Amino acid sequence: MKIEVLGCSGGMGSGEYTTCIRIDEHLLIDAGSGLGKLSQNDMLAIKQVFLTHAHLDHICFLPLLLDNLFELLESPVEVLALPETLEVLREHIFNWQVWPDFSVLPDKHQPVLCYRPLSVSTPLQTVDLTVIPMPASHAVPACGYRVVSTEGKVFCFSGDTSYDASVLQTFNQAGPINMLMLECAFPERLKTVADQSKHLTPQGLKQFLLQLEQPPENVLITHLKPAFRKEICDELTDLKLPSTLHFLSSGETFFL
Ligand SMILES: Nc1ncnc2c1ncn2[C@@H]1O[C@@H]2COP(=O)(O)O[C@H]2[C@H]1O
Repeated sequence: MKIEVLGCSGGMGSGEYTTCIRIDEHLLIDAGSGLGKLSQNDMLAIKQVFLTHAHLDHICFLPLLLDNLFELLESPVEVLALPETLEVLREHIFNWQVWPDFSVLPDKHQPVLCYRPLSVSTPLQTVDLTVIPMPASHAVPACGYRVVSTEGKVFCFSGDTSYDASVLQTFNQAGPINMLMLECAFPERLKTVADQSKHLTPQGLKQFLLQLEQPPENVLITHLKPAFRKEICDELTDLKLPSTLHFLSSGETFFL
């Protein structure tokens, strides 16, 4: 399984792109501004876009992707997410006012966009991967994803989440993880805003990791807010956690 981090930032700025992870050639998790780095041919190969939630930094390039592919595709791009997330897209994005309703274009019988609702913990089989939505605890309905390759390698992405015992319980029930991508958006001194916006601080991340029954050797830290990147990295390093932490940058690729 090839995991390409097109974007992983919690904000914007030079070299900063918001969440978009490409897995192999056909699948995306989230459609943040990192998606804009793909070539037209790469975009044409995308078959499924799994969304963690409807916040702008995770969906902002989906409308533009569909416009790029409009009239070129033989089969629709599937957009897979929790029903609440799909409802936000229908009502607030693809509503003819913010953007055309690509679920009926260019033709309602052969549209460029096809919505597919997901349920937490219910696996979805793609051609060569199993994708299982994992619970998340965020300011809006949200999920993370567990992606399993045909060889049984497991990539877990927390999505945007705060610490939550039931989220942790599901992670523990799901079994071992080869690669975990976990968010940490704010430093400790901004815990109030982290709690309000339901993100992890270093202490929350520590709590999460230490309670994982089978913590992975390597943890990739994502969704750092650009203004606080150094502060968060320093705080996490000082915690001396048992897993090796890697502070993700947009553009990195991993193989499992
Ligand atoms: N009370 C709040 N609730 C939610 N988001 C907030 C709040 N205050 C500030 N924010 C910011 O709004 C951002 C929306 O996207 P994020 O969840 O990445 O991070 C959030 C915070 O940086």
